[in-house]
Amino acid sequence: MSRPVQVVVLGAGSWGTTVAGLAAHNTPTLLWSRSSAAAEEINTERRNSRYLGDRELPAGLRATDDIIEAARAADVLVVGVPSHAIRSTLSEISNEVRAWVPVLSLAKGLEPGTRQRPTEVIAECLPGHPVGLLAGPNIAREIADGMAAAAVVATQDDRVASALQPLFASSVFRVYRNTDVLGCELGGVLKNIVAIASGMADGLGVGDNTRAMVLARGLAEMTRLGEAMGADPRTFAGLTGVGDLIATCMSPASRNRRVGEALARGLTVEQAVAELGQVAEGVKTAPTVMELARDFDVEMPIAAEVEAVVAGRRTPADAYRGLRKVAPGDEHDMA
Ligand SMILES: NC(=O)c1ccc[n+]([C@@H]2O[C@H](COP(=O)([O-])OP(=O)(O)OC[C@H]3O[C@@H](n4cnc5c(N)ncnc54)[C@H](O)[C@@H]3O)[C@@H](O)[C@H]2O)c1
Ligand SMILES: O=P(O)(O)OC[C@H](O)CO
Repeated sequence: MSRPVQVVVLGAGSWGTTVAGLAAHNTPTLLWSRSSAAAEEINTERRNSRYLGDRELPAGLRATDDIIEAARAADVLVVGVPSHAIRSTLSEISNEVRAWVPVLSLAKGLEPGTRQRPTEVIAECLPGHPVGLLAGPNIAREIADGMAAAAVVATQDDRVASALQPLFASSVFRVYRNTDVLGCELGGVLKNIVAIASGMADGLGVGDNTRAMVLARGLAEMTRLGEAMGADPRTFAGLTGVGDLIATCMSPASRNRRVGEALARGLTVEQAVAELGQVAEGVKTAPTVMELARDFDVEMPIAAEVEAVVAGRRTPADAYRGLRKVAPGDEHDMA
């Protein structure tokens, strides 16, 4: 009889812990935390109080602070650290992960400097492994509370995604497949920047029509850049595109939206991030996205205003005044 698949999740933040909890209902799961206190708390009290409060974690979930032990155990490796930490984390274990072990990214940002997507960084650090991602409208705390949601496993080889789907799925967590890795990954990355704009809008007290404009035109920007980079535009109409955009722009729990709101209250970006105490990928990713927009010659007026606010060159109120000056053209082609 074959033994069950061992899932290993690297990164015991809000989402890494939640995904490890999903997997632990289906198969043995080990969660790596860089904090030995957090690993101890998960093993003894079944909680990760810093990130998930009092929520009880499944009994089958085990945690470790030993990344080498975790890497060696993996039949499936899930990378749940923020984008800027993927390379340094994987460099510690590049010789420890067995050949052919599939690697799934949870991250929704771009690596500063290289502009690489998380799956590209993973492919460089762990060459030869099948690489994909899990993404969608997935606010960690709602999923940890058992509220229904859906996500997408994206891998170039559909057979790999088919094998991974059941490891994370439950009666309230639907897992779809998609072979458009680029489109799914860019959806998760780009929606964070629109969510900062949406949070700024809320903080400035704009109406629902303005919010809808930001979402709809933000989606147009995401799709335009994605298509220019080679993604399937249909992907942006799905869970990892408009689905994740709606969840992140509307949810009071979204960290990117909350950063936007804090900026509209007059906080600096450093103060807004410190107040959050968790990662908001859109802050670091906004300048990189604008570099890509320039390289691919794509107009992204909303992302441009967010980047200017995050860099401290513009106030949120000025950014919204700036957006009002954008000359509207053909809805399908233009800003
Ligand atoms: N929280 C969500 O709802 C959610 C949902 C989907 C995707 N994501 C994405 O998942 C990724 C992780 O987000 P999160 O919400 O778990 O973040 P978090 O801020 O809750 O936790 C981050 C985790 O990464 C660890 N970490 C931070 N810097 C590190 C470093 N330099 N080296 C090693 N470990 C480091 C922290 O200790 C912590 O365990 C992000 O890219 C985020 O966009 C989050
Ligand atoms: O809290 P945020 O803004 O990082 O968003 C979390 C997830 O990406 C929502 O799908």
